[in-house]
Amino acid sequence: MSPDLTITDVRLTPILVADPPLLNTQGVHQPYTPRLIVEIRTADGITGVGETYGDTKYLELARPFAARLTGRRVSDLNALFTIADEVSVDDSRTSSQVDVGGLRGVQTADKLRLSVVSAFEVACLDALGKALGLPVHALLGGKVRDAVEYSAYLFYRWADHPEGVRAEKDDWGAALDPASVVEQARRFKERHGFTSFKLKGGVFPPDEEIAAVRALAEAFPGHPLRLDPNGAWSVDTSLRVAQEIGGLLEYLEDPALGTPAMAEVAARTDVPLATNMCVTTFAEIKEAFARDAVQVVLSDHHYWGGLRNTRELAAVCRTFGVGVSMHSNTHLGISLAAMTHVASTVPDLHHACDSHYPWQSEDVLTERLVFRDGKVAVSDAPGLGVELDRDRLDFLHRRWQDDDGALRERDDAAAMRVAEPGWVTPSVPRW
Ligand SMILES: O=C([O-])C(=O)C[C@H](O)[C@@H](O)C(=O)[O-]
Ligand SMILES: [Mg+2]
Repeated sequence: MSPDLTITDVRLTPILVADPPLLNTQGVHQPYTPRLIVEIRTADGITGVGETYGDTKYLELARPFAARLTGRRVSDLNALFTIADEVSVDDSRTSSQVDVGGLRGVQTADKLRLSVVSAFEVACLDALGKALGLPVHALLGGKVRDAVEYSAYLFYRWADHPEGVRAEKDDWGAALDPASVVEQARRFKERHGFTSFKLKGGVFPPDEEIAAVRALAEAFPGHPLRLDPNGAWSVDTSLRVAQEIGGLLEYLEDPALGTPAMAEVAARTDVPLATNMCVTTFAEIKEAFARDAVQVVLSDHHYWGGLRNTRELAAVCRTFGVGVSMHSNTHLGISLAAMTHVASTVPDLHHACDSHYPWQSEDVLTERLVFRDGKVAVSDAPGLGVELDRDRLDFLHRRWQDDDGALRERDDAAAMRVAEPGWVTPSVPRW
């Protein structure tokens, strides 16, 4: 008998998960960050899971979206986009606001909708795979590799969140200079076997970050390195950095903000430029590719509206001879599993993908995913191959319920003001 794929129930659970004091150009990560866990149940009692951003602006779209799903089938993946178009986005959510959590340029209704769709698409694929006895990668056409390589995502960071702030502790210690960045990289390599390193920059004046990259190159000769200041530099500064350390870098990520500035930098350096800021939607591709502004697009299934759109992006990149890899910000194991499935199906993935996962001490899964030799094995179990730990989910949801609202919206600048009351989000270019 064929399975009944009808959606009978959708459950949305906003949670707050521990996040260390990682620094970026906007400020510092909050001690807890919001995520949304989506569960989709079919008439046969199969449940699929997905995960996305959990700030209110996403929740207020996810709720009406979820209400429209009951009665449809988990195989109706294309319909998710038409359903999303029916969900209205309040103007106050988009008017000239910059997306803080994702650092992906100006917020638009479409970007918000696609981030919500992504979690539902992944949950549908998980349920569909379970119903058919197939792994998600098989639903995407099949894996072309058995393991997906990730890079160590190095951050300047404090040892702890500011005194008096409720937070979970970790044992990483501070990393605020080249020697401690190298030490952090060493521990990433020891713990997870990573051999590519990405340093989140835009935190200190460029010369300090140049020194950190030089120290990494000396400590890990031949290992691919990247530096990502999230658009904090002017064109001239970007070119100076490219000239000084370009030879040490696999690519320079978003040195300057926006396609015109990236195109100017790209025209005057041979160092490949990667982005997760100026090409984050299909609409942004044409100008960036026509101007040869980027050589690698860092996809992110949360941005692009799911795993199938990520593959479509990869096809466009392939057509134009642009490389593709994967961006990440704070996420849990459901999303790592989803990233791994889709990455396993993209033939021309030539760079290790980014993942914040090693920074996340908490998860909603019964078993954490593990990196071996810097890689995550591609699961062949039906669906995503992960299992939700309901007690953990309830615990993290209670933390969200108990919050007075202060942490329910990710705001790195506000988190920084706790330590530095005068802090304002730096204007761009910062250097
Ligand atoms: O590659 C990137 O630009 C990011 O990962 C953006 C993230 O938001 C990251 O900077 C962070 O979480 O601080
Ligand atoms: Mg980036």
